Formats: sequence, C-alpha cells, structure tokens
Amino acid sequence: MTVLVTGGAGYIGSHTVLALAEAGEDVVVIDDLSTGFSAYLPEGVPLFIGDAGDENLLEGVIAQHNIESIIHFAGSVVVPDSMRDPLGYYRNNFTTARNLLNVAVKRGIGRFIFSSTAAVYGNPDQVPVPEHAPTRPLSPYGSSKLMTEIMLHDVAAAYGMQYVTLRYFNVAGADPQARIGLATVGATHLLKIAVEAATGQRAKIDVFGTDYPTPDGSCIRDFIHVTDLSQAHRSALAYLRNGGASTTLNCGYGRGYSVLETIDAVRRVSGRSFAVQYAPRRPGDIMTMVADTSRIRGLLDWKPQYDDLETIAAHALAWEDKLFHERHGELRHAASA
Ligand SMILES: NC(=O)c1ccc[n+]([C@@H]2O[C@H](COP(=O)([O-])OP(=O)(O)OC[C@H]3O[C@@H](n4cnc5c(N)ncnc54)[C@H](O)[C@@H]3O)[C@@H](O)[C@H]2O)c1
Ligand SMILES: O=c1ccn([C@@H]2O[C@H](COP(=O)(O)OP(=O)(O)O[C@H]3O[C@H](CO)[C@H](O)[C@H](O)[C@H]3O)[C@@H](O)[C@H]2O)c(=O)[nH]1
Repeated sequence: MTVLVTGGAGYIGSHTVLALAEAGEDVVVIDDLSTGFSAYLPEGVPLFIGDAGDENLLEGVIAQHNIESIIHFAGSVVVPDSMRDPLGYYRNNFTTARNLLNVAVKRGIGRFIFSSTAAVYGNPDQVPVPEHAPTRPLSPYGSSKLMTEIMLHDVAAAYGMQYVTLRYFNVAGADPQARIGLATVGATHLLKIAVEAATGQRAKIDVFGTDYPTPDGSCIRDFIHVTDLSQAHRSALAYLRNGGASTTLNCGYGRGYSVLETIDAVRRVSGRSFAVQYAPRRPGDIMTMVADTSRIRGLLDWKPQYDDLETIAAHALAWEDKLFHERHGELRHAASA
C-alpha cells in the first residue's frame, strides 16, 4: 500500500513526504523539479522526475508500485504569474489534475487528497471564512484551483472515489529541526521575505498597504506552520482510510495576525533589526483572510503543535540561516574553483 505524492519535492510536499515516511508509510514521488529539490526528499523515497500529468509516466509508476492513495501537490503557485500566463496556469493546475484523475480512475485508485487554497474565496463577506462561503477567486491561480475542486467533486461522484480537498491559508515556517524548508529563489511570501531581511539578504521589507480598515492598517492573515499542515495530510489520509466521506476543509489556525505584527515577530525572535518601509497596497490583495477551522477540527484527528506566530517565525529563521550559509558556502566554493 503506497501513497503517490505529486510535487513531493516542493515546499509543502517535502514536509508531507517526511511526515509520511517518519510514520512508516511507503511513499513514491513524481516531481518535475521545476521548483522542487530532490535533495529535500528523505533517503529511500523513490523519485520519478517528470510531469504529474504525463499519463504514460503515471501508468509506469502505478505498474511498479501498489498505489492506494494520491496526494496531489504539483502545480504552479505564484498569483501574479498566473495573471501574466493564465493558460500556463490552467494547463499546469487544471489539465495536469485532469490527466492524473483520468489515470487514477482507470487504475481504480480510490483516495485523493488535493492541495487547494484560500484564494478560491476571493474577498470574503465574512471572517473567519467557512468552507460554504461563496467562491469568487480573483486570479487565474485561484480559478484553476477552484475548477480542479469542481472536477474532483464530479469525478468522485461518477466513479466512487473519496477525496479531501484541503484549502490552505498562509503556509509558513519550516521543519522544526531545520532539515527542510522553503528554498524557492525569489519567493514572495511575507514570512520568507522577512527572514531574508533578518539574515541580511535584503536591505528592507516593504509593507504593502498601511491604510486598510484594520487595527494597525495592514492586512491580516492566518499563518499555518508547514509541519502542522503536513500532519493534516496524514490525518486526512487516515480519515479516508476509515471510510470518511469526501469533503473540503480549511487549513489554518483560525487566528489572524497583521503584516506589521508578523514582521515584528521576526524582529523579536531574530534579535536583528532591518528596515521596514511602508509601500502602496499590492493590487489584488485581500484585506483579511482567516479560516473558520471548526470543520477540520471536528472531522480530522488533527492536533496542531506549532500554533504560535513566534514559533513559526523562529523555525523559518533557523531554516533561512542554514540555507543562507549553505548557498553562501557553495558560492565561495564555486568562486575558488
Ligand atoms: N505555499 C502556500 O502558501 C500555498 C497556499 C495554498 C495552496 N498551495 C498549494 O500547495 C501546493 C504546493 O505548493 P508549494 O508551496 O509547496 O509550492 P512548490 O512550488 O514548492 O511545490 C510545487 C512542487 O510541484 C512540482 N511541480 C510543479 N508542476 C509540476 C508538474 N506538472 N509535474 C510534476 N511536478 C510539478 C514542483 O517542482 C514543486 O516541487 C500547490 O498546489 C499550491 O498551489 C500552496
Ligand atoms: O514583501 C511583502 C510580502 C507580502 N506582504 C503582504 O503580506 C500579506 C501576505 O502576502 P503573501 O504574499 O505572503 O501571501 P498571500 O496572502 O498573498 O497569498 C498566499 O496565501 C493565499 C491564501 O490566502 C494563497 O494560498 C496564495 O497562494 C499564497 O501565496 C499580504 O497582505 C501582502 O501584501 C507585504 O506587505 N510585503
């Protein structure tokens, strides 16, 4: 009984593969390494380098391994890029999932966990946002995820598949032992930028908008530690194996922190000062995005362990320090070669 993880060499995928491997699960990964890193997979986890929508590759992997469940992370994740290249995003997020589901149905793989996003809600009418809130994505990225959610629902209804769609809120932090973390060059996530500033890799951090009608004028987000999120995938898998009905679940802690509070947390845990510059609002930003978490807490046996902004910031910082020294060392090495 093996779990196929697509995009398992990426940020969230690699933390989930680690959690599964540590729990003794057999895992195989398909990843095209477009933004992932093979080095972040635990020893012994087979990696098939290729497209998760390549049906021949999928058939080959399934023929070699006894796949019982699929966790589908592979996709393109940068909202502004999706505005510039909508067709690329619909292909890599929607068409890839369509091909993967086609093979899953043909091969009778009956359990599917899908990485979706809070971006499907667009600007919410109510906060915290429940899963039944209207879905009005503001970007091709959000639309491509919502279309995949709808397709998965229809496929499950037609072929008797069980699925859990997980709508992640703002994923942050790194493995508490700093074995893996977010390594994408040019990542745009707030906490990543803040720890890059704290490690001296950036001269400053911009705060996009300080005139929102929030207590300190900056946007508010619900940050979830990537290790807690990886455990939510394990819990979702256990839920499906126990016969749980298909469902869609918000993944957050249900608590919001402002952009300024988040930057302050990085300053506190790092003990380092860096420049913070107030900048205009970033187009397309949602003001406040906080999850209603009652459904995930009620349905899954999931107990978050790192629901604390300073802990998330500290883990992100420890990983960034390690990454910076590794990359810096590599550069020195290359320069002297
Ligand atoms: N990071 C977040 O805050 C966030 C929030 C909501 C949802 N998500 C979703 O979670 C998933 C993982 O995101 P992440 O932050 O780990 O990003 P990531 O870029 O680190 O991971 C994506 C992985 O998928 C691989 N990949 C991309 N397209 C592929 C393809 N066609 N075939 C095979 N491999 C492919 C990449 O090489 C990478 O390893 C994505 O589906 C993303 O939309 C992420
Ligand atoms: O240098 C920065 C970077 C970000 N921000 C602000 O910080 C907040 C969070 O921004 P991120 O880019 O870190 O995250 P988003 O909330 O825009 O989006 C993230 O969370 C979404 C769900 O809410 C989607 O899942 C999406 O894929 C994922 O990138 C926003 O108000 C943004 O304007 C800054 O002020 N300065």
